[in-house]
Amino acid sequence: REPGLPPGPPTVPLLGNLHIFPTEFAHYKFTEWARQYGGFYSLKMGPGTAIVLTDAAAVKELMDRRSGSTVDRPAMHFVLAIILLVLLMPMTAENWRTLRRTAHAILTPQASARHLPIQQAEATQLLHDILLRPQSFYTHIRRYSNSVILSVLYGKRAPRYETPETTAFFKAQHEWELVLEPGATPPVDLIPILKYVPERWAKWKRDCTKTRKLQRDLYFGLLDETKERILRGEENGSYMEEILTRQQEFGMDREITGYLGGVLIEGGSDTTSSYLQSLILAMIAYPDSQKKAHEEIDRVVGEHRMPTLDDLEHMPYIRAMILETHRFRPVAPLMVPHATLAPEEYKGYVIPEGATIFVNAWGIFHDPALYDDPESFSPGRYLLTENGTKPGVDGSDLRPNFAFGVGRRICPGIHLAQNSININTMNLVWAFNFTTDTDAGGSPIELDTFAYQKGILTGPKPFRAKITPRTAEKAEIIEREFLEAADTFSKFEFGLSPEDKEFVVQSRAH
Ligand code: HEM
Repeated sequence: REPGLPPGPPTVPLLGNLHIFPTEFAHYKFTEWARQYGGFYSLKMGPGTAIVLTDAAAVKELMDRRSGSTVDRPAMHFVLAIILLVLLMPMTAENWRTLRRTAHAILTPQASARHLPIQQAEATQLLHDILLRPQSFYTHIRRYSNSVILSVLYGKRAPRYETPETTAFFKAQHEWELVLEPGATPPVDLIPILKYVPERWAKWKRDCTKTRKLQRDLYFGLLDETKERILRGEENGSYMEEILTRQQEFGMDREITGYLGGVLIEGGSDTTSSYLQSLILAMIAYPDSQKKAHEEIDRVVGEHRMPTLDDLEHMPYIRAMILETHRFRPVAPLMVPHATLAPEEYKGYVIPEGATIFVNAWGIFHDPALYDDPESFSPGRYLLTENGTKPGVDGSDLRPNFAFGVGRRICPGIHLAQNSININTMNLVWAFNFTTDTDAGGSPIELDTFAYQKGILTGPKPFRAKITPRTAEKAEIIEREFLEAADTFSKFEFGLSPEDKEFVVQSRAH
């Protein structure tokens, strides 16, 4: 460890801390080290340096205030050269600014509000799907979030989990995760000559090419379909229509337009669904919280209608539950790694240019110095203070949207995501009772609230739950609202497969 760097775990020659660098669930180890070395420590990754921030004040100063210099992403050769994705794209890639500018221009709160009708209709289908096949709630949620993002971006929905575009997306995403898995690709950034190994001798290159093809077929296929619809005069207000018609103004060529769509599907699909799965997991594991949420929604919304977004301002407990779900099980526990464009000084230490910065959201959200009993799901903490911190502790370096990232890299889909989260949290609480399922012998199946997927974005592993409608009248309202949403759906039902068409007809037949 060079002099001037913040402290950290002892290093060994050449490797630094690489030999102890966690290969999965890194946020747990990073948090353990934070309790030992403080909220601002360093790791040596061979010759490179990583800084781990587990201190809200340091995050505010370095990531928000000095965002101009901490906005970059770490170099990942194969990601850049073989699979181009903005989520991991360094600032130095010129295209990033164009993508970011366009994403912001089309994802404003006002623009996101225009997509509420389809979000609401899809949320009604989610309730309907759960009503009919409660045991498949996990995949219903995945279908929901994928269909919303496809509708919003390309104006084409996915009525079923098996809809070809949804299947293709999850397949591409699975391959992508395999490619990103530590050890799946050699350290090309440390040993650059590896990038010249011909593809026929390098399985990792063939895997990358395969993934890239799956992604491109999907993203460019959807883009071309949107173009054709515009030509036929069948627009329905999707984001890609707007980009295609303002392509020159945004400075977007075909390549970058295709990738913007891809990146937004990637960013928007499994994040919203992971949040909703964590919410259900937490409500089952903490029935008292579920009961309080039920009581509140019964008081405000009652029995005879479904909730609307306007109801949320009258439901402080449900708002608190939403914040607590982000805190309890953040979708991105280490956010997405940043990197520095210039050296920075902080608290007398140096952060070198090109250092990777991990914002340890998990460690901050689970810090016992900030939160009472941080391992418990306890929405009530957000009724006591704005950021849920213990009364008497200064939590002003945090902010309610902290789970969505920092500085100039803050999640561009935040408004779209918050609308989805708000609508669905209210709907699910209003409609259903969530309890542990029972096994064949009738004994309750224990839930493990730590059984999460590996990866930089994480969500619960599939789990079993018993989900029942709270009253017969609510079940009837869901049926009715689902049928009434048919007009909204039909505007997004272009070029459906025969199976999807059949499903649509059948599901609206009664
Ligand atoms: C529960 C919902 C979501 C959460 C918690 C979430 C969280 C995050 C976080 C933590 C980051 C990294 C920020 C950083 O590096 O500082 C991020 C980036 C990103 N998110 Fe989201 N997100 C959500 C939903 C969405 C949606 C719906 C979309 C698309 C419409 C989206 C698109 C993106 C994109 C494109 C980036 C990369 C931005 C960049 O690198 O400049 N996200 N998100």
